[in-house]
Amino acid sequence: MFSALMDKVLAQLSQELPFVVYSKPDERVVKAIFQEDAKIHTISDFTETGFVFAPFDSESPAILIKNTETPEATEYPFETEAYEHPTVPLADTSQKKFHIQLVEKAVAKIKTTDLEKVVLSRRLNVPCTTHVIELFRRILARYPNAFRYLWYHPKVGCWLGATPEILVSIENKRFTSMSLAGTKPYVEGGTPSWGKKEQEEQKLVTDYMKSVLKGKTVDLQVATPETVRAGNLWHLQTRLSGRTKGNPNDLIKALHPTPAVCGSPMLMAKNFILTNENYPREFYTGFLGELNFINEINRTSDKNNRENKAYRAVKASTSLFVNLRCMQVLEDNVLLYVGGGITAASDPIGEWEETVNKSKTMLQVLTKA
Ligand SMILES: C=C(O[C@H]1C=CC=C(C(=O)O)[C@@H]1O)C(=O)O
Repeated sequence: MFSALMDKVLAQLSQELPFVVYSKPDERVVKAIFQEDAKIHTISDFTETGFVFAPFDSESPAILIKNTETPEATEYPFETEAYEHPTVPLADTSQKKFHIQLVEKAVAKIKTTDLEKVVLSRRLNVPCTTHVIELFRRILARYPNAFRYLWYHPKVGCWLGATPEILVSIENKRFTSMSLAGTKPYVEGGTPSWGKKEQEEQKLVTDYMKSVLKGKTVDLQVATPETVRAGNLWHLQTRLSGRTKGNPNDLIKALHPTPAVCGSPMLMAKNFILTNENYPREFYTGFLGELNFINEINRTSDKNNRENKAYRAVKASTSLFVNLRCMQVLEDNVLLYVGGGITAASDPIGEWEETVNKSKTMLQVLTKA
């Protein structure tokens, strides 16, 4: 039962032991992994098994919550909750000047150097004393088509979020991935008309992903871009799929960070971010999810199996999401993270407004229904 699972989460929190609870897009199943000690397990090469929580900067360690057994799973009982769009806290304006100047600096750099795109972000500090379990319950009920999670490690912190972006999902050799870039506010009953800026930004991410996946995959299929909804936003999205040539870790290392969260050329954009954003991203725009899970499927034989014996199939699966629309929970406040892709065609005030709109996804979770 969901409430019994949440009691275990509460016990784990009070004993200061690591755990993760999560639900995949459009699923009503909540899974949980509880670690028995407070050790930090780090990833060395993504061949490990467990739930990975990786930072934006791949020079810093990714953390693993090891699952010795199959994760505990239960259905959650909530109906989808409607919600109000919150007003953005006034203190936000203090960041406006800095963010606009940061975007202007990036646009100037893009126009005069080889830099094509850079994703720039900011962090909002908002007072909050709502319990994390209630915040997680709201996330589950309000963003049913996102990947929703609550992650805790006593030595690292407490994060939760509802992300619309798949980094990569791999089952045996088959994979799917996603290029997500281009944002407009969601309007009930309407459809967005995408301008040149969003289309170019989207194409740049897709082209980059195609180029890094090419040598590592076979049968690479790239769908046509489509409009998808994520809470109070529309995004432009392209699905990529195919089969891996090597191990899943090759794809993970090749894909992160995509220009949806970093930029292009990657190292130049990353350098711009690390030297010009005025705060550390930590796990925002990193990635998280199930790494090399082994699912055993027991099947009874059908009439084609003459010996009429049951057989077992073993499926290895990895299911990773980009850590967007997330927050870090502190004692009496939360830190919300929001960003957007900057190109030569970016309007600095428009880019500021995009981060304001994106902040509503998590601000809404701080508001009662
Ligand atoms: C970096 C973020 O969004 C990325 C993902 C989708 C659309 C984006 C955009 O339109 O700029 C960003 O690339 C964020 O939400 O904090």
